[in-house]
Amino acid sequence: MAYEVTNVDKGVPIKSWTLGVPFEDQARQQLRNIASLPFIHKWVAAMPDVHLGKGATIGSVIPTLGAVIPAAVGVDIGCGMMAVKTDLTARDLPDNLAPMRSAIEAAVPHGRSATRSKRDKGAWGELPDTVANAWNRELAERFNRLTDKHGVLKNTNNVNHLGTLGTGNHFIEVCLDENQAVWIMLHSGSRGVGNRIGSHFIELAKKDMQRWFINLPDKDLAYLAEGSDNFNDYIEAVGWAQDYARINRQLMMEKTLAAVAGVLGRPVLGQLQAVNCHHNYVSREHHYGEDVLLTRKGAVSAKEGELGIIPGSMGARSFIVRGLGNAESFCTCSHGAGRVMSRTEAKKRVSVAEHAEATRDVECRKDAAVVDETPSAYKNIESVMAAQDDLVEVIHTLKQVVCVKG
Ligand SMILES: Nc1nc2c(ncn2[C@@H]2O[C@H](COP(=O)(O)O)[C@@H](O)[C@H]2O)c(=O)[nH]1
Ligand SMILES: [Mn+2]
Ligand SMILES: [Mn+2]
Repeated sequence: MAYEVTNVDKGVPIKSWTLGVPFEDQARQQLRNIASLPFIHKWVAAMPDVHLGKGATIGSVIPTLGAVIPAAVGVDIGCGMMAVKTDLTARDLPDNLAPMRSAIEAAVPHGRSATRSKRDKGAWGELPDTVANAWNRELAERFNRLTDKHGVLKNTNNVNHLGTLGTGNHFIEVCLDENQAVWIMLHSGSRGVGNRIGSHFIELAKKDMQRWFINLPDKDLAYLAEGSDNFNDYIEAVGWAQDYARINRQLMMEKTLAAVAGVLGRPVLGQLQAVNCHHNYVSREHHYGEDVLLTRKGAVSAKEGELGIIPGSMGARSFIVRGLGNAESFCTCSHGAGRVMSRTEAKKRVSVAEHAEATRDVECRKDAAVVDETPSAYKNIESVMAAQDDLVEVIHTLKQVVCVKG
């Protein structure tokens, strides 16, 4: 048995794939809070990258019946990863990768829009046909329906933000796999509009709890009950934001491939193998005899044969994995290494020189502003992978040579 079972006395059990990896007491308590809710189906699963989150634990899988917890899905709805294998190999890359990093940074708006208002215009209006068609036909109409009922969602930056990376932990990388093939991998979500949707429904859920005099172990576990208007609207909104996030990643991938092609002066084919997976989301799935709402908060679907992406850190290896369909994890794996240190702690404990040393073989930022993202702020990805070898098998191992941080 590759997992530990705890919380057998109260609520549902917690099954944790955390053998050999750090697992903080605060995260364990947060999981117990979730497990005490009356609408959890079977158990809560914790992945090896588990760590404290807001309301619900990052790296957790929460199957619910008749309710959904908006804060468990989080505010970066649909955050996830996309990776494509290109037709390039290491030999096609120049020795000096600085111009490639600059070209990607110029092609994909990143960082805070407030300080980069001129650049952070998004890619709206110049969408590739496939993406533009998906938006025109579906997303606009669905979004208008949402704003008709929830006016607060109207003035979001969704137009400007489509095709932009975001801040901090979001990144774009050029990587080499075990055969020296070049991959492009990126991490981003639903940007400002997803944040507005998430925050709005978290507040509505809290109001519902007050109205119904429901006491919770943590107010961020406020839920929406199936059948209510808010529940129906949330399901519609969260699905919309998940689709937006997926298209956002596709768009940035196309921009990045074009930027790399521009630097190399040759076309780059990025369709050899492609994976685009959410790691903060909710979906309707069937597990242990019930149709549940399955919330993966910092976790990736790993149904049998399904491909996923598990990134390490800006100085460590990342993995393209194939799901083994382990039912006890609700067919899930980790979404990364997971933080082992808060951002504040990382900034206190790690110097810029240490960060530069930890990323010496990567063309990336080495300044004080990215030290909170330094490799030692994350768990050891090799131990995290070992702890979930019954959930996924590794099909490609990637190591970045360029990393653009948000
Ligand atoms: N390959 C890289 N992996 C990274 C980088 N920064 C963070 N990470 C990993 O991604 C997950 C994403 O977690 P999230 O909760 O922020 O969505 C994180 O756990 C790390 O393992 C990077 O620059 N490159
Ligand atoms: Mn995100
Ligand atoms: Mn993420």
